[in-house]
This record gives sequence, C-alpha cells and structure tokens, in this order.
Amino acid sequence: MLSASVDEHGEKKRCGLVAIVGRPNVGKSTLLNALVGQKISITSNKAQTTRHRITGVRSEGAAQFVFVDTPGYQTKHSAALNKSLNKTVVSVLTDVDIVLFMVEAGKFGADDAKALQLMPKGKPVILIPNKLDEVHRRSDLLPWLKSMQDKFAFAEFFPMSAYSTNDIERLLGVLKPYLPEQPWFYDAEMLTDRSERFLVSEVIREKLFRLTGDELPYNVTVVIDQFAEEGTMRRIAATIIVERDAHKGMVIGAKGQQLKRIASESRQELERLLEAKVFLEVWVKVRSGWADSEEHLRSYGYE
Ligand SMILES: Nc1nc2c(ncn2[C@@H]2O[C@H](COP(=O)(O)OP(=O)(O)OP(=O)(O)O)[C@@H](O)[C@H]2O)c(=O)[nH]1
Repeated sequence: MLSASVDEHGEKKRCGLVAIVGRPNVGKSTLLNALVGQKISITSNKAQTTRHRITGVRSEGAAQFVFVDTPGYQTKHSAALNKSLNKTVVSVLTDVDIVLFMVEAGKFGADDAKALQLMPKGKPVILIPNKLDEVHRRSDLLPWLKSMQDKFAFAEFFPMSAYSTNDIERLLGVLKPYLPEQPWFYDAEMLTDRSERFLVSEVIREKLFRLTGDELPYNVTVVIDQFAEEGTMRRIAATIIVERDAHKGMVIGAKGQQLKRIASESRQELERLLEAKVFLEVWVKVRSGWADSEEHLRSYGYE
C-alpha cells in the first residue's frame, strides 16, 4: 500500500530544503535550472540577474529536493536594493537543511569571503567549485581545495560543472542522504512555487539583459501590468522600468528595433513556456531613483 511516508518500493520518503549561495555570476541559476530540469531562474553573463528567492522542485525516487535560489551576495553597492538582496540571503539560510556554497573552481576572492561569512553554523554546507570545465589540469586544483578546507568546516567538496548532466545526477545522489525523512512538501509534478506571472517577468528581463549587453545597469525591473487568459490566448502587458532617459534609449534602440526584438523573443519563449498563443505589449518608463527607495521596492514586490 502507498502512503505519504514511503514510496512504491517501501523506501522512506525524504524531503528537504537546499539553498544555493555564492557571489554573483558563479553559476547558481544555471545549477538550479539543471537540478530541476527546467528553466526556472533566468541566467545571463551579466552579474546580478537573480533578485528573488526562487524555489525549484525535483522529485526522484523517494526523494524530493526543494531548491532555493538566492540573489548574488552584494558587496559593491549600498542602495536599498542591495540591502534587501542581502536580507533575502540571510532569511533563506535560517530554514534550510543543506547549503550549497558555490564558487568558481580555483578561485576565492573578497566577495566569496563575504558570502562565506553568511554560512550558518551547525548545518551541512557543501562546497561546490563550479565551472570545472574551465580548469585545464584537475591536479592544479588540489592545493586550492586544501586551502578551502582551512576556511570553513565544509561537510563535503563537490567540484563540478553545472553544464554536465552526469555531475548533476551525481550531485543529487550526494545530497539525498542529507534530506530529512519526512513526507513530501509538494506534488510530484510540481516544479516551482512561483506564479506564471512572475516567470513571465523573468523571461522578459532575461531577453532585455541578453539583448542590451553590458551597458544597461542592473537596477532595471519588469512589472507585469496585465496577465489575462482569453480562451486559448494570453494577453500580457509589461513595463520595463529604467532609471534614466539614456537607459530608456538603450532599451528602445534606433527606430524602436531593440524593444521590438526584446518583445518578439520574449513572446516566442512565453508561447513555449505557457503552451498558449501570447499577445504581448511591452512599454518602457523612466522612474528615477527607484532602486534607492524602500517604498518603490515594496511596490515592485521586493521584500
Ligand atoms: N564554463 C562554465 N560556465 C558556467 C557554468 N555554470 C554557469 N556558467 C556561466 O556563468 C555565467 C553566470 O551564470 P548564472 O547561473 O547566471 O550565475 P548566478 O550565480 O546565478 O548569477 P547571479 O544571478 O548574478 O547571482 C553564465 O554565463 C553561465 O552560462 C559551468 O559549469 N561552466
């Protein structure tokens, strides 16, 4: 007989929260998407793309892993936005079962050190040296791994590449024994607790960053003004909020070509994601100083 506490082979069910922490750009979102097996968190080569706490769920055999993505730990800026980001990291860590502390293999800078200071005591913290594919001789990594051992009492070291499906499967195997034996929190089909509306704003933000390259500052946000189901169609209206007129120009581009591309690529991806026809309108607005105002942050959904 099946029950909530055992799987079909009689194995006790396990379920737990796994946080992924590290400085910006180490590959946290890439890892989360690979672990869940679907794009949940946006990725780009621009630091600081993840702002929200995002959970992704992977259910396999008797185990359910609930992954929590955290914003890159911020050290360079002091605006209210960054304070809010760091607060999110700390609050995520207080209620997790395992922490994956991610760095780039062979590297450990001042920003990594600051992120390491946030690690909770008394919880298993696994060191994930990522981007192993960029390390030419693995043996070069040994002295570095030794030096990492002196910095923190890591439960395990797991050098890997978030691009390797083999590594992802092995990592799930390593994490499983750390999950407490308890009934699952979510249905087996569940992938994320984020709303479609949220995923829509993330898709648009990703296209925006991918297409505008490095010139656009990170404090650009996307607000969904309308998200309506009309039969088999979704009608979506979104506003990209920037700080300056110059940024508005970058987003719109010559003769509006850039904004057109952002909207068109977003629409195509949204049609795949939502499995529906999508009618998408995207506007751009200037709202100067929003990233410094606590009130504005709240009104756009940041904690
Ligand atoms: N070579 C290599 N690149 C990787 C690997 N994992 C991630 N990347 C790349 O590293 C960059 C940053 O990855 P993200 O997943 O966006 O990093 P993040 O830590 O979530 O960054 P923030 O959202 O800014 O905190 C992207 O260009 C990824 O494609 C890896 O295993 N190997």
